[in-house]
Amino acid sequence: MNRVPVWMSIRDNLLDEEDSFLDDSFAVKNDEEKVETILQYLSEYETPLNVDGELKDAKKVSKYFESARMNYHLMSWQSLQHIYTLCIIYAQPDSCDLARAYANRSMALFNEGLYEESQMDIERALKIGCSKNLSTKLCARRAKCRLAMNKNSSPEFEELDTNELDEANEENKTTMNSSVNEPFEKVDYQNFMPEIPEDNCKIIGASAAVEINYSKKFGRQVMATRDIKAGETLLVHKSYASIVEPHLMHKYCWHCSKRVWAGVPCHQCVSVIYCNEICRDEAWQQHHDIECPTISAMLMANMEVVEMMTLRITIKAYKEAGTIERLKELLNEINAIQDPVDKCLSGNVFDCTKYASVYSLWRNITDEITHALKAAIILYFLAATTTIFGQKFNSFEELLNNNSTIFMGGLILRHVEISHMNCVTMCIDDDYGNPIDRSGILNPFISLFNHSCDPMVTHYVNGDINAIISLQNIKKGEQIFYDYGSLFWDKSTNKRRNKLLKEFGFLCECQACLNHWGPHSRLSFPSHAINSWPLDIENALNYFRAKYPNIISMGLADLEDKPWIISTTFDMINIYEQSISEYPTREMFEFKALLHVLYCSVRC
Ligand SMILES: C[S@@+](CC[C@H](N)C(=O)[O-])C[C@H]1O[C@@H](n2cnc3c(N)ncnc32)[C@H](O)[C@@H]1O
Repeated sequence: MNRVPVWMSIRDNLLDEEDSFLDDSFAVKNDEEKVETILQYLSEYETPLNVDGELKDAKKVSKYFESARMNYHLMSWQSLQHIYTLCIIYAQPDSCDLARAYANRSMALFNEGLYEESQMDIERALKIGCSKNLSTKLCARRAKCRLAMNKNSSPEFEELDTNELDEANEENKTTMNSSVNEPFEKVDYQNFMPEIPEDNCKIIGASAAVEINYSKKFGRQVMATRDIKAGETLLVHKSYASIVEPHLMHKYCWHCSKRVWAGVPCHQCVSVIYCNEICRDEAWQQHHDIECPTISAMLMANMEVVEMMTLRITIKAYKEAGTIERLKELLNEINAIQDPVDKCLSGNVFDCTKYASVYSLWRNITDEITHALKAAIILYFLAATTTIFGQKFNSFEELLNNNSTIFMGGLILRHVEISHMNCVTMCIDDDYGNPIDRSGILNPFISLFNHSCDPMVTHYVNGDINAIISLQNIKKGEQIFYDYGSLFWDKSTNKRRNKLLKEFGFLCECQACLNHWGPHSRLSFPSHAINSWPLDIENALNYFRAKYPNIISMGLADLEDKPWIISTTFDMINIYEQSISEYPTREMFEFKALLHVLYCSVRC
């Protein structure tokens, strides 16, 4: 299948175009003018884009049921679960097909040991309504799920709901006591999510140990208001937006980005899936009511995570304001604020869920033409599939003759550039244990940290919740640096600086770059090994050394060991740092590299 995003082929034509739409004046145009210029090109040279996304489709449902039936004995339970999920996604709401698909998926989930999820699907099928025969089977399966889940605490078959047993037929009753699989152990990544830190009355979700201020050299920056110890939690907060990669949209929740086993579909589109009805309703209320047809069209055009993030920011901004006129007023209010820190506050507080925290984020201006083209295309998809401009638009030309669309086009361009600068990619492991992109997330507070190739904090994400944790002791009044994916122990200074310049458009002035730290220099760092550790640390170290012979294998440590390794490493850093007078040292670099590997290998 051709996966080239639509903007890419249009850009090639645009750059080949001899009538120069892109003369020297392009760079000095404002956002609205840039998008207008691109729209002019599109209206002259390109045909309107297809906006018909995929719809619910009973024929597809039949096809998937048939394929499951034909290959039933050849397919794993997981593959069957996936194929019934497709039936669920394409079935009409409340239809017999939907009830049947939930019922069938409950069987696959049951056999995978996912009893809670199996029960959820059984309830959904029963609520829609099934034949007497199927209901009977489902009630029996539900009783078995309960038995499997309560096996340890109440193994007695008699303790099950007698009504359910009555409903089950004789055959089912006899199989009720037969052995069931052990429940499938889902990894609880919540174990790695630290406690919410003490309240910071200016920054929601942050520890009072941090504040935002401004310097000429770095712009806004995050500072320590007191001494911070290694391992302290500086932030636990939701993302403003979290966007699942297109190829995982049927496996990860479109609202909270968590792995989904018994997902529920959108009532309208076939693009996304949710953990449950709560996530679906919240998403609908917060953004999906508008974005639903636009996302479907964008997927057909192979648009990617940054572009969908752009759409999400635009829709959330619009919904927060209520109307386009009110959104203009809101932006005028923000633009009138001179102080760069006050600019991002809402009612005197930094609140990552509010648009004010996003609007003035740093923009990536490394490729203005592509960004303006993306903005024009996203504007087109939005205007052609929704009525937020009062009507649906069918051509690029119509967009040019409307003040509201041009205003939104300019704002969308800002959001494209904000997304390119601030959207952080989260990974998961594929079936072979290799990291693949799962989603892009935007957390405006995290975006205020400046970069260092020797970062002082690490970022852990579970679903759409972010935690920022200090990797070292930080002194009161010091600036706290995060990493934008460029670490001194991985690459030479030149390579790091070039990467950051190319991706984000700035020349890195972090301590590691200014002092030319790189893999070649790390061995020359002084060493101050501590000869004896407190007994509990010594014991933990002996256990780790025996079980995991090197740093890489510790990164891949068993999940139950990881929290322990992490907390022991933080304890060691805190003891170690009291005994050294210079920075960096070889041990400090090794501690940080280990923590980095450990947190990066907790995939969620
Ligand atoms: C995501 S923003 C960080 C917050 C920003 N300082 C602000 O005022 O919103 C990234 C921008 O901060 C500046 N910056 C971040 N880290 C830097 C570094 N190590 N060296 C120089 N500039 C840096 C660059 O201008 C970069 O484009």
